[in-house]
Amino acid sequence: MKVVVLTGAGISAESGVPTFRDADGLWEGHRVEDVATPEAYEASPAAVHRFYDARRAALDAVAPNPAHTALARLEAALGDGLLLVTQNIDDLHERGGSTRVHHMHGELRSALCRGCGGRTPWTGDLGDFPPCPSCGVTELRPDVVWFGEIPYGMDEIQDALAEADLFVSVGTSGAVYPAAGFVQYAAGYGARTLELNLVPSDGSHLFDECRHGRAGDLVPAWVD
Ligand SMILES: CC(C)NC(=O)[C@H](Cc1c[nH]c2ccccc12)NC(=O)[C@H](CCCC/N=C(/NCCC(=O)O)S[C@H]1O[C@H](COP(=O)(O)OP(=O)(O)OC[C@H]2O[C@@H](n3cnc4c(N)ncnc43)[C@H](O)[C@@H]2O)[C@@H](O)[C@H]1O)NC(=O)OCc1ccccc1
Repeated sequence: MKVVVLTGAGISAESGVPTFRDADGLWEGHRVEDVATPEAYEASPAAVHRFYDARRAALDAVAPNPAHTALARLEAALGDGLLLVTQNIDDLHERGGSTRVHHMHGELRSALCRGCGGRTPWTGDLGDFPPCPSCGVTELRPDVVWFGEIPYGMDEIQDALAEADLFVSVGTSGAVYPAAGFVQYAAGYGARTLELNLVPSDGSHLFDECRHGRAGDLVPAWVD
């Protein structure tokens, strides 16, 4: 059985990580263009670092929830038969026990050097422009994929979608591409498709089956 699971901000909502589009979502405070684009970084690296440094620091105060731990059990059961792809840049899947998590939009706890291209695990701030541990240049940026940038590992994802028997989407509004196009891609290769989300998403009509409710209830019920 080959399964691809895609997760979004909704799977971390019950852990206390704000989602993007919900009323008190992150974007409310900041216009997307102002914080999550290469142009914004060029214009004001300090402002962008403030945004990501705050989100990185907030990770210390949250913990995985039953949806994360259920997907770790699914990984144990399916082994290589599961590809877990997340749009989230938090580390709650790993802290929930998943060992193979494909962060297509990057990770908060990683820094990317614009000088040498090296990646470094990072837990503190980047706003004080620390030197890159490998090349010493003070050009470390958040290792996240901004709007207009190409997501990480699209080839591996597309290969897995093409071979999938089942595609499951958890806690995502289906508003951001290319992730929002995965359901059609997988269905095009014959996969069954299932949406687990609090409310109908922008792409609900594209799924064979939709179950609406909290991920903390729906995912364990589906996995176990
Ligand atoms: C706004 C949108 C229209 N714009 C885009 O999609 C753009 C442009 C674009 C490209 N193709 C298009 C086609 C059409 C239109 C536009 C485009 N896309 C890009 O720029 C992408 C790059 C996009 C990545 C940007 N970076 C992020 N994040 C990292 C940074 C950061 O985090 O700061 S995106 C970011 O926003 C998205 C937020 O969506 P969700 O995670 O779904 O969160 P949201 O709040 O919206 O929804 C939460 C859902 O959960 C539900 N929920 C809430 N609580 C619970 C609960 N308790 N249980 C269950 N569900 C729950 C809610 O009801 C809700 O439905 C995530 O992807 C997240 O990672 N790059 C690219 O296309 O490059 C070229 C390319 C592509 C392919 C191949 C080659 C080249």
